[in-house]
Amino acid sequence: MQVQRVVLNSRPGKNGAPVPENFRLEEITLAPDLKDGEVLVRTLYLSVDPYMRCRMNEDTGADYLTPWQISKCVDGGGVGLIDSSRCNNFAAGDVVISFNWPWQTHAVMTGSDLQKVDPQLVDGHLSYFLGAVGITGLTALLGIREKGHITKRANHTMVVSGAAGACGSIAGQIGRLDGCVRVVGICGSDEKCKAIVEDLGFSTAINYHLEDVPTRLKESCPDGIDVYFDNVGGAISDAVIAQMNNGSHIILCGQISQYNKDVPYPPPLSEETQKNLQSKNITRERFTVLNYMSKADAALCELSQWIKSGRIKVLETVVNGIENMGDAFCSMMKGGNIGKQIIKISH
Ligand SMILES: NC(=O)C1=CN([C@@H]2O[C@H](COP(=O)(O)OP(=O)(O)OC[C@H]3O[C@@H](n4cnc5c(N)ncnc54)[C@H](OP(=O)(O)O)[C@@H]3O)[C@@H](O)[C@H]2O)C=CC1
Ligand SMILES: CCCCCC(=O)/C=C/[C@H]1[C@H](O)CC(=O)[C@@H]1CCCCCCC(=O)O
Repeated sequence: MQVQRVVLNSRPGKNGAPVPENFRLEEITLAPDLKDGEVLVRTLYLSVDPYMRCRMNEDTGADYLTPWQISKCVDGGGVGLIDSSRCNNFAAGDVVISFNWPWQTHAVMTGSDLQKVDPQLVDGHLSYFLGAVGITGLTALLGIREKGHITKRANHTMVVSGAAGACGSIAGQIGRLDGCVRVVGICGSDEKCKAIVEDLGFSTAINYHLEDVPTRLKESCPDGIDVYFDNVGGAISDAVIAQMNNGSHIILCGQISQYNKDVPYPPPLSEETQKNLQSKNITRERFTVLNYMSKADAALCELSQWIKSGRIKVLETVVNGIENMGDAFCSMMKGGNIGKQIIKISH
């Protein structure tokens, strides 16, 4: 069987933006015979995510992330169908997901690397398993519940950076559902600002490329900021932290503005921001969703119900074709996506 796959062609270097040429498309022949415990899968959708920038380096800087190897098939989140099976846990037609799905149109995988999922959870929108009813939805929900300390009826104001992205767009909606009276989103274009306010119900949106973030935060958060869902770090986060209230909380989700730089994770803060954190007793604990997977099943049910009832809206940017994986990844890293960036591989 002839299949297409994407391999790592070159590394961008620790300092520098990734380019599509860092990836290469190949055609290979896949032996159709399976060993005991193996399955043949057909890839439906693949995910590109910011943490993958770290996997492009020889040393990822995180113990839970392995580096991709030059000329070897790249992998990440994926969803697909079992075509044929020699593993007792799976039968042809099952829908399965994995964190380590090869960027390949079909693949032979070991059953233990796969998890069977119920398409009813997503009303048949199988790509949601990579986003709103998958890791990014869990990150938003569990990040808020574990680190946000939102109190109903306390009139909390929440700010979300990277607000139109996969995690941010869900986090803002959960902040509202969990009782914040005001949810302000910061993102990178007028189109994104319009989407998060008009489609997702954020109170206000700030375009950080065109507007003065401190001034707009002052206007939009007259009672200060109680909860900050931080996806980006850098100057945007410095500006938010400067306006946070005493005893407020940061959900340290990610720091994408620093991922193309040779700095540790989380990147060091300026002296002024550190002083702000200390003097105002602001909590800022590292959050990694993988550490809370015992709570995943209940959280996925909650997300599924919210989406089915229309209380959470899901935004996606879908690109077609495995040949566009590299372009889609680089575009997402530069803000080309609204909602979750998905690549559709087959019907
Ligand atoms: N802690 C955890 O367990 C997890 C953490 N994460 C983190 O959450 C964050 C969001 O991930 P995800 O939702 O998948 O990705 P997104 O869908 O949000 O895509 C990335 C977005 O980042 C924004 N961005 C890129 N560069 C910059 C910059 N220099 N300054 C400000 N914004 C920038 C872009 O939007 P714009 O146009 O607005 O600039 C882009 O669309 C990442 O930091 C990621 O590492 C994700 C999953 C789990
Ligand atoms: C070092 C920078 C980390 C930035 C934070 C971040 O984006 C974390 C993302 C992980 C999150 O906890 C859930 C995930 O899906 C992300 C990691 C996925 C791990 C897959 C393991 C792949 C491998 O190395 O084999």
